[in-house]
Amino acid sequence: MSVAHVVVVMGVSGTGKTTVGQLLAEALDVPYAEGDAFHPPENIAKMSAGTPLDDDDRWPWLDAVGAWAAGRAGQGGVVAASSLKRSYRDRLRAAAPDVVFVHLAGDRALIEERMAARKGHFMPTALLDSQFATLQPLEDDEAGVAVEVSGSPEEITGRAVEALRRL
Ligand SMILES: Nc1ncnc2c1ncn2[C@@H]1O[C@H](COP(=O)(O)OP(=O)(O)O)[C@@H](O)[C@H]1O
Ligand SMILES: O=C(O)[C@H](O)[C@@H](O)[C@H](O)[C@H](O)COP(=O)(O)O
Repeated sequence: MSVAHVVVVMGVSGTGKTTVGQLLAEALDVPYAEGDAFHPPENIAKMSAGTPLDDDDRWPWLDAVGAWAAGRAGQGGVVAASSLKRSYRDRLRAAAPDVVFVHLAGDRALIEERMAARKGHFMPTALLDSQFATLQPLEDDEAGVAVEVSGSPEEITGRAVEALRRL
């Protein structure tokens, strides 16, 4: 992969997308965008109230993420966006064909522990079951890599950089 590609850091809530996404953007020297900032306020209200989003809630959000990625085409960027289903990633690729995905994947107990320790975030830990139930990992024909989330953010970022280099 060249740094001109846009990297979408995907995975369930609490898996480290924001933390690793920011470090990855620094390592690649490209801009970072926070996917949560693209949610319409109704989506944030819904998740805050403990109700999972459905597909119709997610399309406008994915279109906003896709528009950002399309705007960075040829220049590179990193955006953190859960992109849980294949159809969501297809939607992003339709907007920005050269995106590559980094799936931050890990043990549910570890992710729940990190999510529970996180302060000042709207997403309730109770939604983690639905996040895992919705998750469809990358398929063989999708440009991207899976990276394991044990260890420090710096270690995970290093793994992601290495895996992307081999793409
Ligand atoms: N490798 C890590 N080791 C320990 N804590 C982490 C690690 N990565 C993320 N965290 C913490 O776990 C919580 C969830 O991480 P975050 O980046 O917000 O995940 P996401 O964006 O996927 O929801 C945050 O409080 C973050 O500081
Ligand atoms: O599609 C979704 O259900 C949301 O995008 C969700 O996956 C995301 O995780 C939340 O926006 C919480 O944000 P964090 O992932 O940063 O916890």
